[in-house]
Amino acid sequence: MRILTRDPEVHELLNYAKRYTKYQKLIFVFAPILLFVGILSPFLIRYLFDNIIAKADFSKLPVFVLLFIGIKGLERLLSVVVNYNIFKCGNQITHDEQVSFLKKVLRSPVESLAKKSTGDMISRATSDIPQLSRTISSVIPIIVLNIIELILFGGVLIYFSWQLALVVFATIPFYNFSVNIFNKKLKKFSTLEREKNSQVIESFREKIDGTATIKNLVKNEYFAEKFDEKVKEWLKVSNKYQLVTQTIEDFVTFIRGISPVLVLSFGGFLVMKGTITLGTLIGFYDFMNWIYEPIRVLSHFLISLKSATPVFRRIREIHEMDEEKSGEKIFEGVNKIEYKEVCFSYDNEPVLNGINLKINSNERVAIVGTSGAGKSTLITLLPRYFDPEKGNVMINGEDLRRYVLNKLRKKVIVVHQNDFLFNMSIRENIVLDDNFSEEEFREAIKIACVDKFIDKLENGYDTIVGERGSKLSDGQRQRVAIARAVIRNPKVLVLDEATSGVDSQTEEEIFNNLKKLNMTIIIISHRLSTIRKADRVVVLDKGRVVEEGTHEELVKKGLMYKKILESQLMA
Ligand SMILES: Nc1ncnc2c1ncn2[C@@H]1O[C@H](COP(=O)(O)OP(=O)(O)OP(=O)(O)O)[C@@H](O)[C@H]1O
Repeated sequence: MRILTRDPEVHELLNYAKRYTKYQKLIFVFAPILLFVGILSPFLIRYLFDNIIAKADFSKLPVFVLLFIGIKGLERLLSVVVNYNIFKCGNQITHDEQVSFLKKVLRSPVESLAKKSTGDMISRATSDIPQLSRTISSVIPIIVLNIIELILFGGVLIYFSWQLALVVFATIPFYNFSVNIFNKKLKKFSTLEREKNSQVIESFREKIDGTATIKNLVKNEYFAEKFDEKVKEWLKVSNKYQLVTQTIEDFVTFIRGISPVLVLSFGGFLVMKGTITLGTLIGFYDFMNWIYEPIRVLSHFLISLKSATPVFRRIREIHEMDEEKSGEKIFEGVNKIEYKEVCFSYDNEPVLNGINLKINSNERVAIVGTSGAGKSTLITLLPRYFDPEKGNVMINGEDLRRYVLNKLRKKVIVVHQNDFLFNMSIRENIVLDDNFSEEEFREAIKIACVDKFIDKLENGYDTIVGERGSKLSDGQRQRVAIARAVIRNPKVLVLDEATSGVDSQTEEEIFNNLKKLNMTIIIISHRLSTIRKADRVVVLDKGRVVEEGTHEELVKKGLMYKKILESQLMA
């Protein structure tokens, strides 16, 4: 490959492609046979002319015709086997890459994922991966086979006339040159095309997600125009990319076009000098087109490889993303949660500024504060969606980072206001393929009051909830999410506005049920009825704990808590 390109990224891509040669065994077996069978045709035709037609020996004709048909049939059959296997290998690579891509994404920290848009991720998984797989599935067989062809045909040309062969070989570097002079532009536009493509997908996804809001505000035209702008940007770059690739292809064709003139001119001179015969020149001229085929295929492939390197880079970026770090300590019970001088920022914007807070085992704590005070951020540190910048979040005196992450998350569960429901049945959404008995299931749905609305649904617990749970009301969705958490019997249950869509009577019932459970409960809520149920209220302001105590104590103090109640909760 080094004779074709010195591009380090292409070499990296080829090294990467090697891991998939395991899917290419059949290609490597049958492709050389196909090559050999393909070369037989001109020899057979020469035999037809020299030994059958010229000698008028037509008795051999029926056998010859049958043999020729047989060989052509075999050639096509082999072509089906080889091309089908290239295609199958491409699909297999797409499958392997897409699955490992998702696994990698699920192992990555929320922080890293937040920096990438959903559209960009979708574009990488559904567009970049198949494109790269197509290149990878055929790259090694095509390079190997065409280099063999090149050497084979080169040998035949030298056999005819080494002087004319030199003329043909002298044109070969121009192919590489033509690809290399456009190299920068090729990569630039290929990279840009991918970026713009993901922006189109992201923009489309956003409009589909926001359809209800767009319709509500009658902003169809406005958002269609915004999308139109994105598509136009992609179109502009994509056209330039096509122009560059087409220019390279035609430059290659141009060199191929002038080669016969060079060979015929120099060959004519050699014939006149008596160095070669006219027959040799005609034979050479006839055969030289054969050698241009592997050259054309290799140059074309070099263009595809160079275009694939930015795509490869985009996929490698995901493979190289950080993974969540886990400790080794086994998480057991919870006696005490402690935030010690905890500081946290989003993009250098401080949100938590030295939080000190202790929560005891089985305590029910309500966290209250003005909007943006940092309540949700505070609790996202508990299952380690984020880690603090300074200070420690500890359970039983151990920093959370020291615990086995998955074990910690199984025991510290956060239920959000809009927790995600999958497009499966209610039962599947709650159980999520874990091993729970029917009794445990019944218990969980009773605690979360899911049983209160289940009779209204046609298929009961087997009702499919639709995309993101769209077939349920807000309050119903929230109750399913609470049941999903409760069935896992966590040691710490955090409810972040998790009952905001539930009516107050049902909410009261849910909290009474939860109170009977042996777990620490942290509630973030704006509802006074909910907050009052807590053993202790913690008031947060500008990323600091400013007050702590029971509802009655804090009301009596008449400070921040009282103000919040007056301005917000009572409203
Ligand atoms: N992922 C994020 N990236 C950047 N900034 C964020 C992110 N999440 C929250 N913030 C910012 O951090 C601050 C605290 O947000 P947080 O959601 O913790 O507040 P909150 O007290 O729960 O608010 P609310 O009661 O409105 O839900 C806000 O200023 C918010 O804009």
